[in-house]
Amino acid sequence: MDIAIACKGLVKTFGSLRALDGVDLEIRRGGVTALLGPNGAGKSTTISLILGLLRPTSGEIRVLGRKPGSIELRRKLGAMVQEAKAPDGLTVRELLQLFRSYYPRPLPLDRLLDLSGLRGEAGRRATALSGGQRRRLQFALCMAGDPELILLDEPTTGMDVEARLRFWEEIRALASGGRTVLLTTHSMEEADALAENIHVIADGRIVAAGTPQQLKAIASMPAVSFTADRLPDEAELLRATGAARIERDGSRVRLFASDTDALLPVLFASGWGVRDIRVETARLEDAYRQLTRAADSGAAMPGPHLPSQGGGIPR
Ligand SMILES: Nc1ncnc2c1ncn2[C@@H]1O[C@H](COP(=O)(O)OP(=O)(O)OP(=O)(O)O)[C@@H](O)[C@H]1O
Repeated sequence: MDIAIACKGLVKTFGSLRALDGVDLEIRRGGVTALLGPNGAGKSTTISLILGLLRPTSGEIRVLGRKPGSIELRRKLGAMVQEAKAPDGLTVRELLQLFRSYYPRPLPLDRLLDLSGLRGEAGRRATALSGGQRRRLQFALCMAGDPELILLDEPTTGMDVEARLRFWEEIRALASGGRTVLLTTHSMEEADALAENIHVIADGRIVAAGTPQQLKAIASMPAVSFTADRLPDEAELLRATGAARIERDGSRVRLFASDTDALLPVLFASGWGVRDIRVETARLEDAYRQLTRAADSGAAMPGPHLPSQGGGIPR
């Protein structure tokens, strides 16, 4: 079985709030995948659903071929969630031993201390650790059962630069050893540094997916924006102009294309009443904002605007 996590049409509502609004996600076994998105995008909710801590309002999830939440599945998963609290009174070593005892084939204590860089803190009470050290302890606890699938919800929050770089190295090593890692982050830099595949989530929807190179390429694509008296539907607009992607910003339409010069004559000859044409060069650092803003403004991004792991990602 090639797929580690498959989510289909995942919806999660909290009262009137639609935290997830039809998330489709397919994550292959092995390697690192990032779920990248701004605050409130739905990253933690997705992780909680995958872990079986929450139930979806609708939609389907399969994790390593099973429904979330079973004991057999939990034994194969390691998770670092946000706002985890250490129990009072136990030292780092005791807590790690306790967690190791839950699993049939735990990693050795020394390995966990090395993985987390907490060897010097082994005798300290977990509650006395700094914020960054606590995060590293959570990582060690997440690894206690030698998990096949590792879920990390904003794992480097609170870590200093050195701890973060070291953590990234550990994640890369774990992934190259065959484990599957899904991590959430709002840092483009982190996703870029770690992940072979990135799914960008905004407003409860996956708005783009691809390798870091593909995301950068599409986000750094120049665009032509304009207003128009009348326009065909977006699929036809893409077909007629050969553009890669469409964004709408109020009445302004933005067409992304690697060759904007070729777009201009098409627009002039279109008969759509195109006015106020601007050629825009996107900057690389706008990538993430550009992708997530499209979701905020409700702009449709029809068709396979980015290839996913195995081809187009339909939405
Ligand atoms: N238990 C809950 N009850 C009500 N609303 C919730 C609950 N959990 C999450 N939400 C809301 O769902 C939306 C998505 O939240 P979520 O925590 O998944 O976002 P996130 O992408 O992880 O954000 P952050 O980067 O800030 O952690 C937010 O609007 C949040 O306020």
